[in-house]
Amino acid sequence: MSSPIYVAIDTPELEKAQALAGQVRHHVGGLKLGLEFFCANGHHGVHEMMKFGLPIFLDLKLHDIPNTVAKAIQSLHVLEPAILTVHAAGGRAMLENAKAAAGAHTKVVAVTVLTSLDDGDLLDTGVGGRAEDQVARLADLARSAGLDGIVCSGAEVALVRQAWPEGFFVVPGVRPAGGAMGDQKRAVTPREALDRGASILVVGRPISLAENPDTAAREIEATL
Ligand SMILES: O=C(O)c1cc(=O)[nH]c(=O)n1[C@@H]1O[C@H](COP(=O)(O)O)[C@@H](O)[C@H]1O
Repeated sequence: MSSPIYVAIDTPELEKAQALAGQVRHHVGGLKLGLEFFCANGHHGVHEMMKFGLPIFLDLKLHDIPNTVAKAIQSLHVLEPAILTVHAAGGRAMLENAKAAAGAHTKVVAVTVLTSLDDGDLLDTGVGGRAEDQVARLADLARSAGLDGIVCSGAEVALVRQAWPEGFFVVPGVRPAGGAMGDQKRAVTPREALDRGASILVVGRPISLAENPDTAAREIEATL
């Protein structure tokens, strides 16, 4: 079985991205390319990363009016990403259009509450209550709009998995025990996230900033 770890390749430099993917390719299940990478390297960069033969998770977190998001997703068809992200806060029509616009082989998943936010940050955006309540609300919306799953933290994944057993749950912001949190605020360990129902884990800096990324990926894999 392939590893549930998708390594976040967060760099604008194609050569660095290729070097990291080359180092960890045997200990991860896929490559996650985000805004940093895509803004700098576009379709060409994605095509280059596809050469590693691993599934590509294109994390563009699209959030705009339904027509714009649908057209953007149609423009990504040729890349056939395995997974694509949109923001659940874009609303039902945007989510429905996103799913309808995606290719048959692309899972469209909705980001609920970013793992870098806590209850206080949410309140600053006008959302009262606990992060887990907002995640549950947006997970319901994503499911009823026909999406494949959501992105949430390991703190909420058990709750939402219970309500959506067949959903695809992406959990980023995981940290090995004692690992540096950086800007993440709702982190759990990779093992906890899987035990609680994550389908895949997104791991960035604990691998990419390690002295030896391959060893770091291998060590995380060994805890799963
Ligand atoms: O959609 C994501 O992947 C995502 C959603 C979220 O709520 N939090 C989050 O950290 N991410 C991404 O997951 C990765 C986490 O990176 P590290 O914190 O370095 O492990 C980054 O590429 C983020 O863009």
